Amino acid sequence: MGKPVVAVIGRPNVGKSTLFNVIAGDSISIVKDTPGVTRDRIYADCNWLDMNFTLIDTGGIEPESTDIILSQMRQQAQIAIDNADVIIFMTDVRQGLVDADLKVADMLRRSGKTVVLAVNKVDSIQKFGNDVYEFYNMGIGDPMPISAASRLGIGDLLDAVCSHFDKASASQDIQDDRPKIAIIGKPNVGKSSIINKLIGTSRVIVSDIAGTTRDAIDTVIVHNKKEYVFIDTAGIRRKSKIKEELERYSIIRAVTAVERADVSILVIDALEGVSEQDAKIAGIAHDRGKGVIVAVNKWDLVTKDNKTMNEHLSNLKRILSFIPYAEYIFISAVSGQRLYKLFDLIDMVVANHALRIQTGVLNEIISEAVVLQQPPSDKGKRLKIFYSTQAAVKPPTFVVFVNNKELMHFSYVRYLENKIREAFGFRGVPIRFIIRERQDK
Ligand SMILES: Nc1nc2c(ncn2[C@@H]2O[C@H](COP(=O)(O)OP(=O)(O)OP(=O)(O)O)[C@@H](O)[C@H]2O)c(=O)[nH]1
Ligand SMILES: Nc1nc2c(ncn2[C@@H]2O[C@H](COP(=O)(O)OP(=O)(O)OP(=O)(O)O)[C@@H](O)[C@H]2O)c(=O)[nH]1
Repeated sequence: MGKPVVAVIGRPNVGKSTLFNVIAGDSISIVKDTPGVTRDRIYADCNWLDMNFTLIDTGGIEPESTDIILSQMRQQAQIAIDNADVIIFMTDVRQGLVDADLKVADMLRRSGKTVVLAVNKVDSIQKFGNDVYEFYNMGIGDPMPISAASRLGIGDLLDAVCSHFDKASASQDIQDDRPKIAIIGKPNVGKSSIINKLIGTSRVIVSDIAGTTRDAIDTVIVHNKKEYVFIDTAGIRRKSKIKEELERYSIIRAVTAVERADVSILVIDALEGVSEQDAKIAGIAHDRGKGVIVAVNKWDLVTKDNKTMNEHLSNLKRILSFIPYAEYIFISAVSGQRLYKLFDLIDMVVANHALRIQTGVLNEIISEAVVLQQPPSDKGKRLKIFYSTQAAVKPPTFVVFVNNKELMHFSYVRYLENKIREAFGFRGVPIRFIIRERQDK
């Protein structure tokens, strides 16, 4: 099951960015070599002690008038309720407790979500300690005094946050081998239409895994007597009016939904082609080692001749060149064209994601590859590959033991990857390599 998701919410200027940076440290970036993925502060992969979690920032609030702040805070809180396992509600001891905090606290209480209440800017307990008590009035538990700027109380805060993870993951421990699919993509590409069309003609059953709140927003669709779990489909249907917010929301959704999925279906609008936002979202699935299917939707709107599909395909592949393994399908949610082929693709990609290659066969393929193309050398020293083994699935991860790591070029890893793909396929899924050094024998 996926990593827990923690969301930070709170009024403007309470110190959310500061806290985010303290917790996330340098890990705010998405993988650096993924083009089109900029460093922005929407989410970060974090860890505390031996716990890994995803921290999300539900977005800034424009401090215009109190009315607007309240409605934006509600929206922020709703995003957190929909997506997070634990919410850090941040307040500011110097601004004190304000009405909007109380209203949002009510909303959180009703949602039943786990909330950790942080009171920031308590730079000195002596000076501000007493002012913290008033935050008990929010009725969402013990306020924890912190100072994000001087890094005080952060450990206790994270301990409190992580103490809630066990319960969440324990209830998810139930063995569930149904394929899990996240439908992701920027606003308006047709995500809801696809899910609605699939729901409309298939049998839908209510998720039978009790426990986590997020299961309630998954949709189980039965196709050919087999169950498929479409993750976080409620998030798809949620609409917002503000464009920036929509885009931010589609990233937050992608990060949280992809985390729990085996395969992501990246939906692209056939008429618009691939935008930077699409590439960003694709990067999220790639980053997390999930299978990727690119579904080019609204294919009914494209005027076509017999070359059109290939032209589109090569264009898309060029722009999404950092996920060369992705599978493509051209569909229409409106006419239903090829929509059922999606299930075959999902089956294939899910199987590949969990595919395990026997060590003997793997080493044969690598030895052959080494014979066909000599490994690189540097200053008279040549790379030697001793042995390889598949260490993990989901995604398939190969450990390659070599004499000297420095000699293993990126391009040679790519070459080995291609050879492995030629032999075993792995269509639709990323492959990872871990290069290890071992003394020559
Ligand atoms: N004294 C004090 N100031 C702090 C602390 N944490 C943050 N600040 C200051 O509070 C101000 C707001 O901090 P940000 O982290 O930008 O707050 P934010 O909640 O992200 O604000 P928005 O982006 O407007 O939502 C900055 O000037 C910070 O330096 C703290 O622990 N103590
Ligand atoms: N012609 C055509 N229109 C489509 C197709 N799929 C979706 N649309 C239309 O595109 C618009 C957006 O579709 P939605 O399903 O709401 O898109 P979405 O990706 O869920 O949008 P957000 O909820 O904003 O993220 C709607 O007007 C749909 O009717 C398609 O295959 N063909």
